[in-house]
Amino acid sequence: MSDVQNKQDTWNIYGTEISSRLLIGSALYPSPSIMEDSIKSSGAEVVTLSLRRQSPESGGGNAFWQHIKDLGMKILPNTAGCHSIQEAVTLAQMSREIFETDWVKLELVGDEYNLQPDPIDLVKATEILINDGFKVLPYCTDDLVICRHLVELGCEVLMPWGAPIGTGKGLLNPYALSAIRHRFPQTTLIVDAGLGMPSHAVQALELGYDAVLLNSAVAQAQDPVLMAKAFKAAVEAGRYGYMAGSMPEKDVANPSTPTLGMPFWHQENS
Ligand SMILES: CC(=O)[C@@H](O)[C@H](O)COP(=O)(O)O
Repeated sequence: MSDVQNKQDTWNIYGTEISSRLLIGSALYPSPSIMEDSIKSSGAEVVTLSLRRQSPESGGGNAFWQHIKDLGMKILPNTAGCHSIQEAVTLAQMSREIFETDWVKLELVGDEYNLQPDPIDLVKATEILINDGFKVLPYCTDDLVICRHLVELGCEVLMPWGAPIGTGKGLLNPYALSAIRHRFPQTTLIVDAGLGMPSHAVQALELGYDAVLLNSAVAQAQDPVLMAKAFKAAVEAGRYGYMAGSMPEKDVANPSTPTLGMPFWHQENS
């Protein structure tokens, strides 16, 4: 029996072993209790949150942060909403103090239209944070060369986008995501953002990605708790599919039922 069936099929974030291949966000839920139930249903072990977005003025602050800590999950602070290197670095440092973790999902908005990460400042901020002792998980575009720069700086995890945040469009460029997977076989790869339906998560895992991170697809579903369950099943299905290995694709139809042994009357009449 393969590891995946034995449930020993883990992956890691900078050496920390993780089983669930779904990472989940903590924003935009209709209520705190739906958030909690959804996160639990998702089976995720890692939850991400932003100090900036979840400030006291927007319903966040100490009580919210404590609520997240009480879930007993691994916390991945993110720098969502930061537009400059200095802003992102300062927020990462504050998050390290508050959540007692050196992990940071580095988000640096480069353009308001599609919230695309600024590839140049992302690389610069990553370097500063790594030199400051952080374990950086950069949210980046699916650009192979930017990914190479990030890996060369020492990133052991990359989080290329599936589609712009909150769009639910799924994997817009499977070719680019697949090229990153092939180019960096040793790097932990997580498709982050833009997923809308469980089939998108299946596709990411089938490409060999280690995990997916999402927020809107669950938080903004008609039934967030049920959608969380659906994504839990989807990452498992995608991973099984990847591990099983696909059949060779063919251009010409190939009958799956052999004609030999057809009933006598059919052979007579054909
Ligand atoms: C929560 C978070 O970190 C988002 O910035 C993330 O990128 C998820 O994006 P979606 O909301 O599109 O899933």
